[in-house]
Amino acid sequence: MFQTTSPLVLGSGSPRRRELLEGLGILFAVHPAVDPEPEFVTGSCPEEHALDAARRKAREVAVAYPEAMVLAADTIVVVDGDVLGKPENAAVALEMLQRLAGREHAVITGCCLRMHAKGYEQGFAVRTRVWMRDFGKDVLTAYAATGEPLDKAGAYGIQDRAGFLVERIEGSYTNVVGLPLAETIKLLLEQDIIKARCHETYVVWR
Ligand SMILES: Cc1cn([C@H]2C[C@H](O)[C@@H](COP(=O)(O)OP(=O)(O)OP(=O)(O)O)O2)c(=O)[nH]c1=O
Repeated sequence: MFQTTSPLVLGSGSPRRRELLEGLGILFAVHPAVDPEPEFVTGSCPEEHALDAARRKAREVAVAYPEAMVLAADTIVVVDGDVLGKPENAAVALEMLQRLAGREHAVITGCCLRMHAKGYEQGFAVRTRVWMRDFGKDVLTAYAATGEPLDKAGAYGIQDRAGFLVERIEGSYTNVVGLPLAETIKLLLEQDIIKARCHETYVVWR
């Protein structure tokens, strides 16, 4: 339903971000940033932190594609002023999940769109409130053992098996998955990187 009208690079290795954009028919190259993400400084603003991390990714990748628009993002889970990143193993995943169970936390995604040659850069951060049910240690241990938490901030993926853990959310669902689509698509349209396309061409493989 969209068509890419100007070169776009997704500066992210996240399969979720790729799938969210691909699902809308948007074409882009993928070039993940490799520089280490900044450490969260306790007491600092989580939105600023996520935005800063997204900016760094976008700036790193934009140098390699100076004429293209680069989109990068960073998703963090915030509870009691602490930021939960990706767990190193199942034991750490279980600890994170136990911390989130039975209460509210926030998922914040910072996004940055940058074109090096034009010196263009625009960023924003989106917050979603998430309430997780407490299913107890056995259930959380079983989920941690699936391996799914390992590449996800806060040790869960709302879009996969962990969907049942989430009682409700307030705010953007795609923001939790890793890319707030309403805000991202608005910016891509404004910058003439994509445009709406009424007539889809369907290819049927037999
Ligand atoms: C909370 C949550 C996070 N996540 C994922 C989204 C992100 O991929 C990941 C957070 O890590 P990020 O550092 O934001 O992204 P990434 O390392 O996967 O990719 P890159 O740095 O190359 O852009 O957690 C989910 O898939 N589902 C969820 O419900």
